[in-house]
Amino acid sequence: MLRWLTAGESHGPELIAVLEGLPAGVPVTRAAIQLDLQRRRLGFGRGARMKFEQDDLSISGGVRHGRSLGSPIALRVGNSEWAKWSEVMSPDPLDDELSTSGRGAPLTRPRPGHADLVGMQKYDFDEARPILERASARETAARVALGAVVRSFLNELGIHLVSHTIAIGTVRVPDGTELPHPADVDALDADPLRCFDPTTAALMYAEVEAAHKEGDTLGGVVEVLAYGLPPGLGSHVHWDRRLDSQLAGALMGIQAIKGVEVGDGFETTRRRGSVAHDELFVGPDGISRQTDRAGGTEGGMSTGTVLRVRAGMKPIATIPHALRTVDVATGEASPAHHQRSDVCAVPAAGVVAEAMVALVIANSVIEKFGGDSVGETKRNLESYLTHIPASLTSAQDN
Ligand SMILES: Cc1cc2nc3c(=O)[nH]c(=O)nc-3n(C[C@H](O)[C@H](O)[C@H](O)COP(=O)(O)O)c2cc1C
Ligand SMILES: C=C(O[C@@H]1CC(C(=O)O)=C[C@@H](OP(=O)(O)O)[C@H]1O)C(=O)O
Repeated sequence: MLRWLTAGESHGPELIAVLEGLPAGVPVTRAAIQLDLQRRRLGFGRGARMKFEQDDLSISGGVRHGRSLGSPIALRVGNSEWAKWSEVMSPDPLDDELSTSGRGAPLTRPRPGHADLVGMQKYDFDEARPILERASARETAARVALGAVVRSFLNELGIHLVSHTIAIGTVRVPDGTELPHPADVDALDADPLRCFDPTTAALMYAEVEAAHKEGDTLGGVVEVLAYGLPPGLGSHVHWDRRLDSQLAGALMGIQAIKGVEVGDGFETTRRRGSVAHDELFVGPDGISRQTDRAGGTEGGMSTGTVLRVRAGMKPIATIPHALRTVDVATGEASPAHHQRSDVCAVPAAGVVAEAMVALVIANSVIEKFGGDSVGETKRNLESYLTHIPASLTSAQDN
């Protein structure tokens, strides 16, 4: 089993991520992790903070000479802006005399749609700072760092992931548009909206610019594709072992994600059964499907076709055209606090979603194939594939 945790606040000194259970021998380099961290920072519509802040990555354990040791991997993503926040976010008790500027002005006007109000109620704080610091999606940098590590493990096994933006607000990539392959990652990353369809991308740019001008924000939908999965990851035997349930939980665990679809998802609910499923045919390479409506899972198990999952992100809650709220210090109606924010973080959410899907798949691979070294995992996977009876062998369409 893979276990992983993250710690750290948005304006704290650093984020910490620990990954336990990764086999030995996986290539792990700072350069590869840094590349994914950089991909997460990009994106048309992100706020000023993304431009000046840097992710200062170091590997504190579990890796030697560019390979995992099989011991827990510890990563540190330092925050280059820490010096500016060291008093506001100091872990040490503060001098009672310290001025408001040192502590930071209390944030008493909770933002509707963010964690502020309910977090203050639950954790007994009279202002939002102690809540928003951890609710902030800054934390996703730690998950993306972990995702880069497990993605390297999956690549060793021939499993490759790619993500793209399929909707921003009401602008959507038309159904039936060609899907990207892992080889298209560079082209996707070169587009700050990470959209694979240039015609739709142009409309998306206009949409983000319009929202920005009007002091508003946008959400959207991202899709993650995983190529090269063997059949049989996950299981039908218990709800929490289903691959699709784990994927949904992991994607819903990203800040602001409010919906997940596997394959054609909700569209499938509008179809009749006769055109909702993927029929089976026999060909020279074995049993194959000519459609992929299910998105690569049946019965909570990977089918061996391309895994296709979507995550829907709500619009950013910190809105320049501030929403109405209540100042909890005075009880008066008031506009919600706003200093700066992203207009749209959907492209970044795609990179985070890739990391979450990679973590779920890597966990399922380790559960099914085990292995203390990546070579052993690979041998176990190959043995499993060669022992599937010929009459049940399915043709890989990836
Ligand atoms: C990559 C990314 C960037 C985000 N940037 C912002 C932001 O700038 N301002 C904001 O209010 N929310 C932002 N969010 C969303 C909030 O973190 C999220 O709405 C908040 O934590 C409350 O959680 P919930 O939306 O799941 O209820 C971002 C989310 C992601 C994934
Ligand atoms: C820092 C990151 O995202 C932040 C996520 C976030 C939020 O509320 O989720 C709010 C913004 O921070 P601030 O309120 O300080 O401007 C984003 O910049 C990041 O992704 O690295």
